[in-house]
Amino acid sequence: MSEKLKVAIIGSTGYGGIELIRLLASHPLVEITSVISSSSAGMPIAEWFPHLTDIQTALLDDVDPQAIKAKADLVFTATPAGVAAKLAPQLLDAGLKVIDLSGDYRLQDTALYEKWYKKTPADEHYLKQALYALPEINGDKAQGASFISNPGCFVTSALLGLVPAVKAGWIDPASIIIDAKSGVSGAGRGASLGTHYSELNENFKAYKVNQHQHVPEIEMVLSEAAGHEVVTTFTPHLVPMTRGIMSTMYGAVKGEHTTADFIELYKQFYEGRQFVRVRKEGVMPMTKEVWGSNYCDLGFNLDARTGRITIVSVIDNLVKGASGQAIQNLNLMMGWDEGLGLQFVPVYP
Ligand SMILES: NC(=O)C1=CN([C@@H]2O[C@H](COP(=O)(O)OP(=O)(O)OC[C@H]3O[C@@H](n4cnc5c(N)ncnc54)[C@H](OP(=O)(O)O)[C@@H]3O)[C@@H](O)[C@H]2O)C=CC1
Ligand SMILES: CC(=O)N[C@@H](CCC(=O)OP(=O)(O)O)C(=O)O
Repeated sequence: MSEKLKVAIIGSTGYGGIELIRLLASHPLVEITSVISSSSAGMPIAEWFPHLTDIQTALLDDVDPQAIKAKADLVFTATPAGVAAKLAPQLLDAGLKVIDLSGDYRLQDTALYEKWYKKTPADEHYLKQALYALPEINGDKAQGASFISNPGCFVTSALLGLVPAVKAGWIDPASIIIDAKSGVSGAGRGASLGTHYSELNENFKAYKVNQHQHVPEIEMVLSEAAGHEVVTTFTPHLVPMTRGIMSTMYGAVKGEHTTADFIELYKQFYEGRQFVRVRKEGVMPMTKEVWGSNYCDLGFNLDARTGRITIVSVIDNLVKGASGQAIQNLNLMMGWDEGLGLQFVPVYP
């Protein structure tokens, strides 16, 4: 059997990082050779996460690009916004391949990044090297890439639900409204006032209305699909659940189509792809139906009275929205089957 690909994870003590460890533990062609922490180097990771006892036994390493290169060929950066902007150039210069889970390399326009993320953008020289890869939309470009920027979680759920209809010209892009809800693990592991139990439990709130950092990323891909500039309304909400995103999307239909036509259009668009499932007419997907898995499930209903289509898209934010999709991108990058290490059934109920 060929030697396994050696990978390292920076940000391994965060939610995206521990999810990478969970998923890669059963990947047949990958071995995690370094788990890295900027704050707890020297400690065994199971000290913080006993569920990883006997699964990831390595001690946490420091963030040192040369030392990482000595142990690994590829590194995942599962770090807060702004960190990879500074760190990825050092990792690339050390000869490592990089898959970044943050938003730092998704927008090629540095002014746009500064405006929406309110952080210093990455150096344009390195930004140009990054391939933004949403596997079902442009994953064909990933093979052989050495630097991949993984899409945002809300973005993934919204775009997989919208791109086929926008590309086909079946909905008016200017009419699109994206109403999205996320479980709290989307906010990462760090404690904050807005995400602690008594603030969140039995509560439901909209946040960053018209100011969310995923707006320009959604618009970037929708504009490409439409062939002209698209602006859109996106409202994220926080739901008192741990995992899951549901994006409910509305658009004015162009031309004579039925719900069945939309279902057929999407089935054809995603034919041969393993991780997008289209529900039959009359059935809408629920977040539990993708929980813990790399699936994105879609449902459709066209209201003949209003001429609007309702599209419901669900993902697990930590899997298809982050770490699972990063592994899917790794598979495509390496020229492997995109489903390697990701073929498990959602946890239900
Ligand atoms: N949670 C989600 O559903 C999704 C997250 N993302 C993105 O993925 C990235 C990681 O998210 P998530 O895991 O949730 O975040 P967390 O806050 O849970 O974890 C981030 C980790 O980054 C490490 N870190 C912090 N600062 C530095 C630094 N200067 N250098 C190196 N490491 C650092 C920390 O670990 P330590 O102190 O041990 O170094 C921390 O555990 C973020 O950019 C996020 O936006 C994208 C899609 C979905
Ligand atoms: C619930 C929650 O707070 N979710 C996060 C998800 C963002 C994210 O992880 O994406 P980036 O990589 O683009 O920062 C948020 O809304 O900011």
